[in-house]
Amino acid sequence: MWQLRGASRSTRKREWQEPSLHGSFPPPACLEGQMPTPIYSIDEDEKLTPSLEIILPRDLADGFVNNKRESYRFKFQRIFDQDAKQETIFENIAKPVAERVAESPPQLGVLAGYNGTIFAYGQTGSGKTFTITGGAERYSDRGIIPRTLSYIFEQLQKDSSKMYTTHISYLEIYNECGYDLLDPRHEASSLEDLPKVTVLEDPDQNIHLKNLSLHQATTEEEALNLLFLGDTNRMIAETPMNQASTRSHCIFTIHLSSKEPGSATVRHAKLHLVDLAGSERVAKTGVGGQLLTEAKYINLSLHYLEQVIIALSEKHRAHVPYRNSMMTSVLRDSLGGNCMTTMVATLSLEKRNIDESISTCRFAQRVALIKNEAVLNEEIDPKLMIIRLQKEIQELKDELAVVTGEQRTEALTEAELLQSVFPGNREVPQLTDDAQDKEGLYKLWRQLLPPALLISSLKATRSTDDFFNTHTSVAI
Ligand SMILES: Nc1ncnc2c1ncn2[C@@H]1O[C@H](COP(=O)(O)OP(=O)(O)OP(=O)(O)O)[C@@H](O)[C@H]1O
Repeated sequence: MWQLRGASRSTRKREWQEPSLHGSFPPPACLEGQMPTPIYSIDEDEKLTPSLEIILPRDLADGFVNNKRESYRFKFQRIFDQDAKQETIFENIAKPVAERVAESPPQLGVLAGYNGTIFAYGQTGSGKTFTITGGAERYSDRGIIPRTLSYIFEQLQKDSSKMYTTHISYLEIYNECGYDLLDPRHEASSLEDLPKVTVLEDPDQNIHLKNLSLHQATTEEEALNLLFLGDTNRMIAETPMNQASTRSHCIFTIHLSSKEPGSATVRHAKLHLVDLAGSERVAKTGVGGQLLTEAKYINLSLHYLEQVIIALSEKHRAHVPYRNSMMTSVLRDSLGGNCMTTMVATLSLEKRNIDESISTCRFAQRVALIKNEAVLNEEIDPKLMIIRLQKEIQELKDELAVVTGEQRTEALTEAELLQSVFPGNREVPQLTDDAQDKEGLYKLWRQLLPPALLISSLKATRSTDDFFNTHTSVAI
């Protein structure tokens, strides 16, 4: 299959490695009937940002007066032709996102505590699943997910200076409903009977996914087994464009936590590896029934994704419509947030797919305009903070007992606790009436404490706090 994979990346505060060009481009495919054949060429002179030129000769059948554009040029960070090896794709696309240490210029990878996302976008049958998951026939065909898992576990083994924990989640969004691909009930139950994954948003606009399970993986093998389990549960169907077309968006997430022994600071990073469902011109493929319903949902959610990308790429746009679809809600951080995001655009070079290929390239150009800001995700280990706060409470109780001569038995007030968290001259705010309820207290403390401290403080004082009980789902 003629195929091209282009990669564009959105960044801020980062300099990118000089992009390189991989492989040479094939000569134009043979003429089909009388229709003009598009010519794809890569500009090799533009070393810094290789560009792809698509020349679409005018079709005489459209008449002599024809103002249709003949040439399209798109710039990408990297361009790979259909002969590019999966190994090359991994080295150039996924490894920089996973990497711990960066050479020059610095790379801020998932292993170093930064969030990352790689998503494949393109029309149906253009090679997204092949790129993200890989082909089933040969070992060398394995794609970004298995190679990234292998690389991450290899790096973890090499680094004895930290303690690492790895968890996996695998989400499927099918017809705008979320499903846990690692739910063991998948095999025995029909899709309608499975619990749906729902999106929750906390006051800080962090997204949490209810009913999505997290599975610890201590070895590469365990992680791969989870990938295979999830893949067997994916919605796949034969369509006119692809014998095994993925009918859903799938997000495979590697959650990585690291901590130095004895330190209370924990780093959390997430790597989303996303295989989007492919856009499909239903008028062209002529699908009906279930396939048509699926195609409508797929096209609609890709339309919402486009709306988000357009809003993000326009400066001074106040509102970004993330909430329009589940996929954009879940990928909120990856699109214009705290994340290093790489998009892989997959194209089919067949003549009949030229319009879709041009629109995929246009979409990729817009994505490249988005500025993300990846920050180090560090927080204080809540368990250690609870222990520290409990110790402080006890010390304060003992001090009070010395001053008053009485052994204090009742719990400390919130104000006293705040004082224990902010010792010294820092002014302790008075708790107002609205702060007496949990939400008020939460807001007040939110202004004062970093998030991790806040969680541990609240948990330390209010063991049955409803707020946190309802937010124990997966933070995505
Ligand atoms: N680079 C490649 N080398 C060899 N075969 C490929 C390559 N890319 C795709 N294919 C093959 O082309 C077919 C379609 O690819 P794939 O299923 O990855 O497309 P897709 O974009 O994920 O489609 P859909 O959106 O319908 O799920 C598959 O049989 C796949 O193995």
